[in-house]
Amino acid sequence: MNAPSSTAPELSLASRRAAVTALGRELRALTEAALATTAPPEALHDLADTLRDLTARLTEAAPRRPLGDVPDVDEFPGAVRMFSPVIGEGSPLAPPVRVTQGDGGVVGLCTLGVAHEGPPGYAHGGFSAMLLDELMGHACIAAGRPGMTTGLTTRYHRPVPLGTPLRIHARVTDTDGRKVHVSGTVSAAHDPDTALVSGEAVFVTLDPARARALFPQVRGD
Ligand SMILES: CCCCC/C=C\C/C=C\C/C=C\C/C=C\CCCC(=O)SCCNC(=O)CCNC(=O)[C@H](O)C(C)(C)COP(=O)(O)OP(=O)(O)OC[C@H]1O[C@@H](n2cnc3c(N)ncnc32)[C@H](O)[C@@H]1OP(=O)(O)O
Repeated sequence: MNAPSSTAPELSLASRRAAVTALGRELRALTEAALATTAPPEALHDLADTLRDLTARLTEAAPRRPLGDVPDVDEFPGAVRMFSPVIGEGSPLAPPVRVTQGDGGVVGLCTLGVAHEGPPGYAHGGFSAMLLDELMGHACIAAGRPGMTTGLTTRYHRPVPLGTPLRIHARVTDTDGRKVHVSGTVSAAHDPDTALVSGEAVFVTLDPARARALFPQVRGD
């Protein structure tokens, strides 16, 4: 990575990320409140009208980013994805998971809410798979082998509780040419040795021509 020529671009990136994070935090709070409220229908209609006005304000303030453009607050390929539905501080869908390197791979910490519910009080199984997929992708990045998921199997041993701090662990177990084998678990943070969900995946690194074809907006320098 090139060193910044002055501190100004760094400050501006930090302040743009802080703004994205602030908006994401409020969107998540609104989502949780809206999904859990017991307010009567007229209050929900009022809120819907207010939100429609806010959406119009935002879309009139600036053009939208075209689909596929990498946000200027992101690192791609890299570990900062501000609008990821799993780790994105700016996403109303994301818990968001905080990822660090450790335990021979990567470790993610998060708490799921009502937006991630499957069976009452427990996580949707698809969301647990998404947590594993994301953390496994980060394990590949941390191992210097970023790639795309070509297969993911999950085993659901116990339901994953909402409102409980969770720990997701993923590590690369083997590499074979362009294939990267990864395993991972989702556990309660207070009992990391008991896997609630476990998974195995194969990621495949991209050859340069395929990477250019799939991500034409990304300069590969
Ligand atoms: C400008 C540079 C950018 C580079 C960035 C690269 C990756 C970065 C991507 C994301 C990183 C960002 C964040 C990471 C965090 C989270 C991760 C989320 C991950 C996802 O959410 S990602 C979305 C879901 N994912 C897909 O959307 C993939 C659809 N897929 C394809 O687009 C193709 O599949 C592709 C391009 C991957 C490979 O295509 P290809 O043509 O280049 O490769 P090919 O088919 O030749 O296979 C090569 C070798 O992999 C073996 N192989 C293939 N498939 C297999 C399978 N299923 N099981 C076991 N082995 C398999 C073959 O058997 C052969 O092995 P062998 O060489 O030994 O014969």
